[in-house]
Amino acid sequence: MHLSIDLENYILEHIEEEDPVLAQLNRDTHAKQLYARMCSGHLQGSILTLLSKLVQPKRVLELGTFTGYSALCLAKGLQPGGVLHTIEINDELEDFAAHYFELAGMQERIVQHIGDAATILPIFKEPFDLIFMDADKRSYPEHYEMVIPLLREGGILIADNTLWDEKVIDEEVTDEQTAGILQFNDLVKNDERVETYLFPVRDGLTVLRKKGTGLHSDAL
Ligand SMILES: C[S@@+](CC[C@H](N)C(=O)[O-])C[C@H]1O[C@@H](n2cnc3c(N)ncnc32)[C@H](O)[C@@H]1O
Repeated sequence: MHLSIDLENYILEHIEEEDPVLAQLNRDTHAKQLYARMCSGHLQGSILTLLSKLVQPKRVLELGTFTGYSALCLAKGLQPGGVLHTIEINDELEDFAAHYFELAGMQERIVQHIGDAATILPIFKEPFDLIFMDADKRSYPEHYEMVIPLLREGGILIADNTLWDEKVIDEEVTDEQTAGILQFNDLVKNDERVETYLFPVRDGLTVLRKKGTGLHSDAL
């Protein structure tokens, strides 16, 4: 969602400071990569870190590494011995992200997979506590159906860009990426397996919980 620069600066002044390695990664991404605005950045990255620290995951899965900013934010909440798997289709980004995982001392805890998420996902057999979906938008419905069985009961799935530059409410927009987001938003809303909220943060952040844990009651 569009925030004025003043409001964005006010928020930035009132949240945790950006980690120096993340700040360097953000700058380097903007200096050297095309489509640098895909990088989560500090405003959204802080939310990912906070959610991850609340979940305290042992296993995290990310679809769409790009330069590694969100992976590092999510990895901050890992339990000791925990691991984050991140999938990226563009092999030219592998070394760039790996360099920052090493600078952050996270190289042992972040496992990079290069390839199409739909091809790689079947290798995972153990459940994840936290999943972040941020790969290509037209594949969101397919990716969702593939990852939801991998999310443990009570686990959290976060999906980025679910307001898609406000195109979700523009009836004249008919491209495949918007169609993917619209289908995903309807899918999760009607999926009995999960409870969902769509936060108007940045480009829209869906946060959903898979029902069924004994810890919390799903019935009133
Ligand atoms: C929005 S960017 C990810 C940004 C990153 N998560 C962050 O917040 O800093 C999306 C990334 O997904 C990758 N991608 C697109 N389609 C993919 C697919 N089918 N499988 C794996 N990665 C994909 C793109 O190459 C791109 O780097």
